[in-house]
Amino acid sequence: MLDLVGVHSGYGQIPILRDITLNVSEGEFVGILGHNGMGKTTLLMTVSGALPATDGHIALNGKEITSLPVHQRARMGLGYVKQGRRIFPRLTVRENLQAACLAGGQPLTRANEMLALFPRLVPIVDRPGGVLSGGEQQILALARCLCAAPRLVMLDEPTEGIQPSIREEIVEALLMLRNRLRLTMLLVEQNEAFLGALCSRNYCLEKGRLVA
Ligand SMILES: Nc1ncnc2c1ncn2[C@@H]1O[C@H](COP(=O)(O)OP(=O)(O)OP(=O)(O)O)[C@@H](O)[C@H]1O
Repeated sequence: MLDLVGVHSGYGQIPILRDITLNVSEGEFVGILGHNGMGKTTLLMTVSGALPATDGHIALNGKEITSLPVHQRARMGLGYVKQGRRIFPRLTVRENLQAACLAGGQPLTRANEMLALFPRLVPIVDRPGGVLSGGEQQILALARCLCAAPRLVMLDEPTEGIQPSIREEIVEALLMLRNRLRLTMLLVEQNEAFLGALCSRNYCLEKGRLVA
């Protein structure tokens, strides 16, 4: 479903990713494990189109997307939950979801479908995003991404700053999505146990290179 071949990228003259080749098959959950600063976010930004690949090829469902802008990749089914969740702090949970439906060209009723999928959000649906706990924000960020009906979701460090009990809830939510929606996921994390609970395969990223 997602194929990277010999991808390089970086920031201006600073090379970060070197010769990244990886693939994620449809329905598969694949992890990228790496410590701080190894290039995990850079990798997801490059796949999303926020950062250009300086060499190599990226294909989604067999179609070359290497030069496509972010919004076209998103329209082709690529979802991206950024590190730090980035939810709108002044909008309520419902408004956050509705804004994502509009941005993704989906009917507003899809927000209700997301609430049915994530019951934890129901009692807090009228609360501003900015007052939610880290775990609630992460679940909202995931639900918000799904409003655009992606087929492949990239998650950047979903357990960052989240207590273990909520971490387990996020694992359950992701397993539920795999079973119910047959979603495909590319997860980047520092938490090996979290990836172990979810992913059929893990790659390890070290100093911008995949080492396993
Ligand atoms: N805008 C930028 N300009 C220049 N260098 C950057 C920029 N953003 C990140 N870097 C550098 O790129 C390297 C990889 O950063 P990246 O954020 O991809 O790592 P990461 O594995 O996601 O780390 P973390 O787990 O801390 O989020 C780091 O050395 C970082 O300092």
